Amino acid sequence: MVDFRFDIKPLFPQPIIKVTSNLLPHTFRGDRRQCLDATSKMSEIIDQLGQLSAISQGLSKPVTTAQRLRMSENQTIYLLADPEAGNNGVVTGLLKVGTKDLYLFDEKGQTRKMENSPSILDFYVHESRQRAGLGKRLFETMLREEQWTPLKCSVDRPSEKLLAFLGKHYGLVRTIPQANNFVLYEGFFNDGSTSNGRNGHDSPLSQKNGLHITNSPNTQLFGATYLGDEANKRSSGGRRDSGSQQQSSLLQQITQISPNGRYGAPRPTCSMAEIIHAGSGNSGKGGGGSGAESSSGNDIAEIAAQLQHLQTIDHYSVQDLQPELEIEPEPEPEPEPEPEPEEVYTPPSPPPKSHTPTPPTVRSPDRAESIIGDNRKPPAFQLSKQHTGMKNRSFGVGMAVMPSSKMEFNQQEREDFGVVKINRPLGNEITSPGHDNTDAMSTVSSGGGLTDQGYNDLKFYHNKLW
Ligand SMILES: CC(=O)SCCNC(=O)CCNC(=O)[C@H](O)C(C)(C)COP(=O)(O)OP(=O)(O)OC[C@H]1O[C@@H](n2cnc3c(N)ncnc32)[C@H](O)[C@@H]1OP(=O)(O)O
Repeated sequence: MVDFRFDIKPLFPQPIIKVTSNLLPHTFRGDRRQCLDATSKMSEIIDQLGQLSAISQGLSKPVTTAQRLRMSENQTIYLLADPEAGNNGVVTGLLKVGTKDLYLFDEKGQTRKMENSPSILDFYVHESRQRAGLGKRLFETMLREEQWTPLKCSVDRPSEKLLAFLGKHYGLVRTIPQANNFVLYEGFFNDGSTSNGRNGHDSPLSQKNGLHITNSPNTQLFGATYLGDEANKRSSGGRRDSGSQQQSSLLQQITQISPNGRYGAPRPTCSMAEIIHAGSGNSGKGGGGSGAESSSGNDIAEIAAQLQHLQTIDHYSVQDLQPELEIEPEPEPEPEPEPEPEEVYTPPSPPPKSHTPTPPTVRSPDRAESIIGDNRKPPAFQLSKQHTGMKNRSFGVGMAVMPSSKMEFNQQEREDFGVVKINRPLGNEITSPGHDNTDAMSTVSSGGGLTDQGYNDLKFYHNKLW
């Protein structure tokens, strides 16, 4: 049981309270001073429960923190307490939910964009109180308050315990295979287009945004791939039978790789990850087997961060293709004192002459955020064709994908040009610095491009890379 140095009773006039980004219990009434005091206490409670939840799930860092909740627009935490226990009362459970914009596969393998889709993000009941019905009590309160039904909830990387919980209490057993970390159940897409709680809205992407299921390695790893109009025309030109065969075999493949459960199945080796990790001695195993959760999570976060970096590099190399921007090599700079490594963003080095790709140094997701956060400003220098000796070459991505050969793309518009996108579907512009890439594939507004479990969902839109 989780007790605190302060009396929790004023914060819990009832056993279950609801907290949103103001970090105050929904029942709270008080003046400014009381408000500050309550906020600070609630932060402590949320952080501690979030920490215990992470430990209980074997996660390397908490999914739930007060800071994350404060930054979110559409997340709610339900807290369960026993105010009469001990001297100050004890908090026994936490359930964090939120809405997300998700790209999901339906039962037929069609990609659908689900907007404001209800999601279960974190769930914890203290070990001493588990299997006593408290989880169900908390969950039921949440369903009632949010006006959700369990079938219409996606679950972010559920643990075995949560899968058992949902099976037992709500009969949820048969999942629809997904290529991301979310688990949903058969029936999720039933009842038309606005079936997901209050705000849910889905749209079949095959007709809307040029997103299609393909059988490319991209799809198997990261979901649907943008094919462009030409490909759309081609694919709509018949051959239904082979198309559906292809889809069913794709579904089988997705089933094999879908990480069902918080400790997920091992993933197939990703060539990008392999290359990125080549230099660090990590063979790029997707990981994800039991017990490897945290490290695989870190790997993915790290890959994502490095890809963000590559994207930055790539962006500049596009500018680089414009002849008027070609510049003379900079003169040898004066020697300067060593900059603080954590503070200064070092522009990417030109690709090495040897064909061994050197991944950019991004040490942590935080580091990646800082790179994203600066809105991809150009580095202090740019490389021109003269430097690279290559035409239309996106060296960041090119070096990673095909280090030994010259790479050319048909550039139609800059947005598409060899850009590795993370969590941002084609055409979704960054509307604000905080918004960035977080709303497209599988994330809510919690900043930084990571899912609530601290994982990045990667999506590669430039199909020609593979
Ligand atoms: C998206 C996410 O948050 S994933 C992470 C989910 N959280 C965790 O795994 C943290 C550790 N587990 C817990 O905190 C709790 O077990 C919860 C939140 C999953 C469920 O809370 P509880 O209070 O135990 O649930 P409640 O008592 O209402 O229901 C019990 C049922 O949950 C499932 N369950 C609970 N504990 C376990 C367990 N140790 N092993 C297997 N199933 C379990 C079972 O179906 C169980 O029914 P049973 O006892 O008849 O087998």
